[in-house]
This record gives sequence, C-alpha cells and structure tokens, in this order.
Amino acid sequence: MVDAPAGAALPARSVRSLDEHAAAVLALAGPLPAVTLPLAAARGSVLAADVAGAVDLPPWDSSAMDGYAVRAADLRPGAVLDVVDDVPAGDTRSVRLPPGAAARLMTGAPVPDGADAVLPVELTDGGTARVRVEDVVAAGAHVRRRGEDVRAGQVVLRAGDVLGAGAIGLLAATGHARVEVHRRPRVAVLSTGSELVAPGEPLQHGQIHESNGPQLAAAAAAAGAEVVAVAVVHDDVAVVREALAGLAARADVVVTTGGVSVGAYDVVRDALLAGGDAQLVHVRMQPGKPQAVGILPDGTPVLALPGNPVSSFVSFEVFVRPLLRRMLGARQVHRRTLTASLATEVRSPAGRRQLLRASLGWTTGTPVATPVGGPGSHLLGALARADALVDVPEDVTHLAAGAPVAVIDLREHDA
Ligand SMILES: Nc1nc2c(c(=O)[nH]1)N[C@H]1C(S)=C(S)[C@@H](COP(=O)(O)OP(=O)(O)OC[C@H]3O[C@@H](n4cnc5c(N)ncnc54)[C@H](O)[C@@H]3O)O[C@H]1N2
Ligand code: MOO
Repeated sequence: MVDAPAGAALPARSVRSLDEHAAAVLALAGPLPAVTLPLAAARGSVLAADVAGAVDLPPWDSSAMDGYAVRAADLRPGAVLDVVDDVPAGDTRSVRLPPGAAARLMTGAPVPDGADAVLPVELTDGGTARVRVEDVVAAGAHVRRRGEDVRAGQVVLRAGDVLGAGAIGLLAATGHARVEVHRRPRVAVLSTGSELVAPGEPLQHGQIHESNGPQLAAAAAAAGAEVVAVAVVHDDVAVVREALAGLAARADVVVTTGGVSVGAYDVVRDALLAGGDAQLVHVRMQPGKPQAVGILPDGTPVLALPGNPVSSFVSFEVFVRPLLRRMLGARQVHRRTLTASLATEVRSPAGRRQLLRASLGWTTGTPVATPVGGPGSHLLGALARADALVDVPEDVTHLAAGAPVAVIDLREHDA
C-alpha cells in the first residue's frame, strides 16, 4: 500500500484546440542536420539537398528491342542485309554500321553509329549471317536516345523529397552511391504506471500489460524515427525525473504516456512541473484531452501523452508524428485526409473535436468510413482494425449515417 500524496490545488492548464496544440508542438523542433548515407540505408529518409543526375539516362543510344540495328532507308519487305556484327548488352565497343548492313543486338545494347532504327527480330527471319526483312520500321523506331529520360546535371530530386523505392532506383541509375539526408529523429518512449507489467508476465488483480510503449515505439518507427529506448517506470516523481533525464541524454524527443491528468499519482505532470519548462494543456478533443509539452533541463523536447491506450495512439498521430516528420525534413508533415461517407450514425461530445477510429472501405469508388470500437479511450479490441480517424468538429454533436465526413488516412507508412 502506497501512501497517498497530500491533496494540493491542481496546477493550471492552458485550454487549446487540437490545431493550436499541434502548432505549439510543431514549433518545438525543426529539421535535423544533414548526414550522408549509403543508398541501402536511405529508404524513408528525406533529402537535405537537391540532387542532380551525374550521367545522362540512358547514357548512350540504346535498343528497346531484341533485333537488328539498321538504317531505316535500307528496309524493304523481302530485302536481305548482311549481319556484320553482334552487340549484346554490356558490349563496350564503339561499333559503326556500314550502309546496307545490319548488326544483331539485344535489348539494352548500344545502338551502333550510323544505325537509326532497331528492327525487332519478329519482323525478320532471325538470320545470323544474313537477315531477311519481312516488315519495315521507320527511322527512330525502338531506339532510346541518350539523355531522353534524364540529362546529366538536371535536378532529379529535390530537398524535402521522401526517398521511396522509386527515388532510390533513380539515384542509383543517375550514379549516386550515397545521398545527403536529414538525420532521423531518435525517440525515447517512457511508460509510467505502477499497474504496468511486461507482456508475457502473469497479471495479478489490479495489473495490466504495458501496451502503450510497444504501440508508440511501433508508431514512431513507422513514422521514420529511430527508437532508442522503451522504458517503463512506476508512479514515483523522483524516478520519473531521473528516467526523463537519462532518456533525454540519448534522444532528440522523449514521448511519455500516462500520469498527465488530474489524479493524485499523475507523476509525469508533477515531474515536468518540478523541473525544466513545461506546460499542462487541456486540449478540446476526444480522446486526448490531458496533454503536456515541455523542454527538459538539457533542452530535449518532451511530449507527455495521456495513458489511455486509444488516447495515446490518437495523440501520437496528431501531435507526435507531425513533429517527427518535420524533424526528418519532410515537406508534408500531416497525414492525407479525404472525404468519406459515414457508414453508421455518430454522436460526439459538444465542445470536443472527436477523432473516431474507423475502417475505410470503398463502395463503387466512394470511400466509406465505418467506425470501429466505440468512443471509449480504453477500447483496444478494435484498434488494430482502424486505418482511419473520422474527424468530427468541436461544434458537431451528431452525424447521420451517410453524412460526408473528413477522414485522416492512416494507411501510409513512411519508414
Ligand atoms: N477526474 C478526472 N479524471 C480523469 C480526467 C479528468 O479530466 N478528470 N481525464 C480522463 C482522461 S480524458 C484521460 S485520457 C485519462 C488520462 O490520464 P493519465 O494520462 O493520467 O493516464 P493514467 O491515469 O496514467 O492512465 C489512464 C489509463 O490508461 C492505462 N495505461 C496507462 N499507461 C498505460 C500503458 N503504458 N499501457 C497500457 N495502459 C496504460 C491506465 O492503466 C489507466 O487505465 O484520465 C482520465 N481521468
Ligand atoms: O480525452 Mo481522454 O483522452 O477521453 O481518453
């Protein structure tokens, strides 16, 4: 049995809208400095500088077909041409094609000087010493011109672009083995609560499995962050303060969960107020009402999210993720939104913007959002099925089935 702390006047809280609080959180940090990474380590990172192609693409005139390099003017159905050369892909010779002749070549092989078209093998008898032309092609046919895709020196990707598979392919093709990107933010997660027991351990009455830490770590990694620690501490202000200081030394951002509300043991609140520069906030949203933000004594930003699992999930989405995306250097830090038709009616508390977990589907091309799991912020059962958040404005208390609603699309993963 723990002695209850003496009752004290509750500390003051700023009351903010979701957008006001999100803006305050975003102001805590900017893009992190640039680092140079090998391409294999750069997927999901964001370019810190424009990148220009180092070579033309294609680097030389190249064949788009297996067939014969020819001069189009020599082609007539029934004509027979001497095959004077054989040019596979990877042939580094400079070959010149004399008039009236053909050179056998393969897709991706350099087109000989003097040739102006590629005659696909299907339009010939396939001969190797002499080839009979069965149908003709025009000048330029099936020749990929040097530089027609990308010119050397041309900017191919811009600072702020997120490196997906296509961008990595483009960088490799244009000659880049390494690339300058913003460093990924290092995130430390701290779960607080004397009731928390590691998953896999048996539960006693009054205990629950610690789920917010793994959940937030997964969300941070999916947002492109490097998760450096997931720590759990019991409800003790001194222990929380020590843990915060230790985690801050290793991280660019510390994210905590639990202990931020108005309870007698809300220790994150008390630890933050006891040192550094912190603000308690009451955000006009559901879930996610109690929040705190601050700067720890060493200058590291800390975001304190509520402990209810759905509240911490939603708070991460609308507050933490945009900050991480900004630190990563992304131009677009917010999720995509779309308008969907609501599958079932929804009620919402007056004066609180509700973000309701939902599953997205399509009916003949129209997005449909089906709320899952109910509004309670303890309801984890359906969280895994939610791939969208229905965004109900503060002043709306009822939406009928079929109503158009704004939806935050959670399906994209960045890392
Ligand atoms: N008198 C009032 N009580 C509460 C208010 C209020 O305004 N007045 N606000 C409620 C709202 S809204 C929320 S949200 C919660 C948030 O409180 P805390 O951030 O202090 O969170 P805790 O009390 O520590 O925990 C809440 C709930 O979540 C469970 N939890 C906490 N951490 C974890 C974890 N890591 N993994 C899984 N589950 C966790 C915890 O056991 C509690 O059940 O406050 C309301 N109360
Ligand atoms: O606002 Mo709380 O975050 O309802 O669960």
